[in-house]
Amino acid sequence: MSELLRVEHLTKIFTSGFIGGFEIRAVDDVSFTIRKGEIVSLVGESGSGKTTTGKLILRLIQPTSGRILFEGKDILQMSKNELKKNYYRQVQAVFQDPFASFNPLHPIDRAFDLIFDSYLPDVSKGERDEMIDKALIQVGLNPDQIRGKFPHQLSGGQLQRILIARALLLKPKLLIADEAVSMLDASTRIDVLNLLGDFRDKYGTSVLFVTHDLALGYYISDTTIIMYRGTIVEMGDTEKVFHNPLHPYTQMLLESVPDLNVKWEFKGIEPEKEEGTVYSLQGCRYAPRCPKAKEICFRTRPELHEVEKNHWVACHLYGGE
Ligand SMILES: Nc1ncnc2c1ncn2[C@@H]1O[C@H](COP(=O)(O)OP(=O)(O)OP(=O)(O)O)[C@@H](O)[C@H]1O
Repeated sequence: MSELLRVEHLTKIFTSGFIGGFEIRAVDDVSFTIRKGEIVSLVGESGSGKTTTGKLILRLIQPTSGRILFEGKDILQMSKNELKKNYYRQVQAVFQDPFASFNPLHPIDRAFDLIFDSYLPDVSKGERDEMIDKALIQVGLNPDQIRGKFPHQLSGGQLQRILIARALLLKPKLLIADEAVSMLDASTRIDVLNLLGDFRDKYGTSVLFVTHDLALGYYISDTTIIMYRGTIVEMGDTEKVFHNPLHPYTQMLLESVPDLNVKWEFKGIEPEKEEGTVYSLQGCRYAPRCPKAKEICFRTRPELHEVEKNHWVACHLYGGE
C-alpha cells in the first residue's frame, strides 16, 4: 500500500487567557502516516488531542509547527481555492455532533445540494436524486422517510448516517471519522463500521477513525495510534498493539475495558488521576500516573521507536532514548 497522508512533527499550542495566560500543547510533535486503503484508529481519553489532530489535517485550524503532506503535497501551502476545489473533494469528514452540521431552516436535502454544487456541478437533477437515494440506502436509511425532512424531524442517529452517506458520495480518498458512530445504537454502529470497511475494500478509501472506544478501534482498524496528552505513546499493527500492549498507558486502557463476564464490585475510591495532574514538558506525559515510572521518565521525553516490526512505543522501559 502506498502512502496517502504523512503528518510530520505536528504541533498545536493553544493559548488560554490574556496576559499571563497559559499554553495547552494539544498536539505535541506528532508524526504518522496513513497509507492508501488503510484504516487507522486514533485512540485516547478525552483531551488527548485526537480531534485537534483531525482538525489540523482538515486545515480547519493552523498548526503551530509541523507539516501535513497529502499525496506528497504540503496542504499548509495550498490556497483556499485549492483546498476547496481539490483537497476537500478528496478528504471528507464526519464529526460527532450531527446537529451542528445541518441548518435547521433547510430540509436535509440541501446538505447534499451543497456537495453537488461544489464538487459535482455537472450531474443532472435526475442523477443527483438517484445518487442520493443510493447513498442513503447504503447507510441503512429509507430515502422516502428522509428526503424533504427538516433536521428536527430526524433522530441524531439518522442525521449521523446522512452525514456519512454525504461524505461517501464523493468517494473520498480519505475520510476523517471523529467519534462518527458514537451516537448510533449498537446494531446500527456495527452496520456503519462494516460500511466503512466495505467502502475501503471497494473504493480504496482510507479512514482516520478517531475514537475513545477501544473496541470500535480494534474492530475496524488495521493500524492503531494511542495518544496521551498530545503525544503518541504507542502505535502499530492493531493486532500487535491490542495483543501485546507495551506502553503502561495502553495496558491501563485495555484493562479498563469492561468485560461482559465481570460484574462491578466496590474496590474503594480511586485517587484523582487525570484533572490537575502536573506533568513536565521535558518528561513523559504519562509519568505522573505511571506505576512503572523511573527517574528518567520525569526528565526526558521518550522517543517513539520500533520494538518489533510495525509496532512503535515511546517508553523508557523499552530503551531507545
Ligand atoms: N480551541 C481551543 N482552545 C483552547 N484549548 C483547546 C481548543 N481546542 C482544544 N483545546 C484543548 O486541547 C486539548 C486536546 O483537545 P482535543 O479536543 O483535541 O482532545 P480529544 O482527544 O479529541 O478529546 P475528546 O475525546 O474529549 O474530544 C484539550 O486540553 C482541550 O481542552
